[in-house]
Amino acid sequence: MTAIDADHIELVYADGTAAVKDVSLEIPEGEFFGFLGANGAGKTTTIKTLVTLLKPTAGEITVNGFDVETESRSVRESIGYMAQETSIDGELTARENIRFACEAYGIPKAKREERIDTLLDLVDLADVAGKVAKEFSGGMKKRLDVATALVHQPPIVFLDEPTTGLDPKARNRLWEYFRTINEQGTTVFLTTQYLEEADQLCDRIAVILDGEIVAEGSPADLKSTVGGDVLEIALDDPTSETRARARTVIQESGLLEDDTTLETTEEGISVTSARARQIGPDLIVALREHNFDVTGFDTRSPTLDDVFLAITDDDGTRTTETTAETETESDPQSETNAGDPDDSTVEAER
Ligand SMILES: Nc1ncnc2c1ncn2[C@@H]1O[C@H](COP(=O)(O)OP(=O)(O)OP(=O)(O)O)[C@@H](O)[C@H]1O
Repeated sequence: MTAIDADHIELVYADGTAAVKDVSLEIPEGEFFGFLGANGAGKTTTIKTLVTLLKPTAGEITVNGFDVETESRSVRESIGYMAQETSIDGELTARENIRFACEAYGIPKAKREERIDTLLDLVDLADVAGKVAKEFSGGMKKRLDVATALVHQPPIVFLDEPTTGLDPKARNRLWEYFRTINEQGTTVFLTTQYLEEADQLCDRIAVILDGEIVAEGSPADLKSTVGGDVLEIALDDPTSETRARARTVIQESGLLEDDTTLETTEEGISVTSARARQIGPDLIVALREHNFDVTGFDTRSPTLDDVFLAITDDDGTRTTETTAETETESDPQSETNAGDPDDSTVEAER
């Protein structure tokens, strides 16, 4: 069965911002689905329409077979939703927070304590169950948040940027946990700004840019859009003339394969290729032999920016907008707070 079916949805905020434009999604039961996009791309707005918090301006949505508009209560009862903002109460202990969620979801009293213990174990907070949540680290709070979203054992879980702002260790623990619930059969809808996260977890990914889906496929499909790893070469005195000469040296090195793309960057040249890691050292040697002063080089995996660039290069129309979006990525929090749809969209709200 299809777990989430969104058909040509649109959402225009009261101030005229078209945050979601003609988005369609069909997510089968049991899938781990990633919704990837930069700050402001439209991820939160989309997720809020799916979980019945915002009414789409156009389009139809069913979740678990229920219509979000006419059967919103059934939708809400059959899903778990972890918002970007924490929903836990800092004054309550971990156990009390989960107990409160059990009460809210109407879990029968006889089952509550066992359910709470299972969840505390699953999110690895059993040892600190009696501590008040305000003393927890960011990662612990997020894990507690997930536990509270899952007390009613929903078949579908929506996670809105669950790991933004966490350190790698805390992030890895959450990933482990998401994998476990998905392996147990839960359909997961995850939004993220990080290609690596989507790559680690998701069966399938859709990339959203300015409210529209611009790419969809498995992580491998998306990476192949980029065409491999990226070797960034920095040159001393990277005038356009120096960079053009370096580019020629690289092109004539005999080391490049058909899949290679060369781009001129501010510091020098970037080389994208499935074999970037292997050919990197030889390219540097070739440049030095031609008297270029290479001041740095670094081979990295493709990022969300690279995927966007690869996508936008194809149709050539979005490059400027993409740059503007990705520049804001370093401060996710400020954008999140400023753009919370709950604050200002009376018309769009249910
Ligand atoms: N309440 C609102 N009123 C008007 N415009 C809004 C509102 N909330 C969000 N927007 C705008 O809608 C667009 C999509 O925002 P949205 O929060 O859905 O993006 P996002 O991909 O989830 O980004 P983030 O990572 O910051 O949460 C942005 O241009 C944003 O500024």
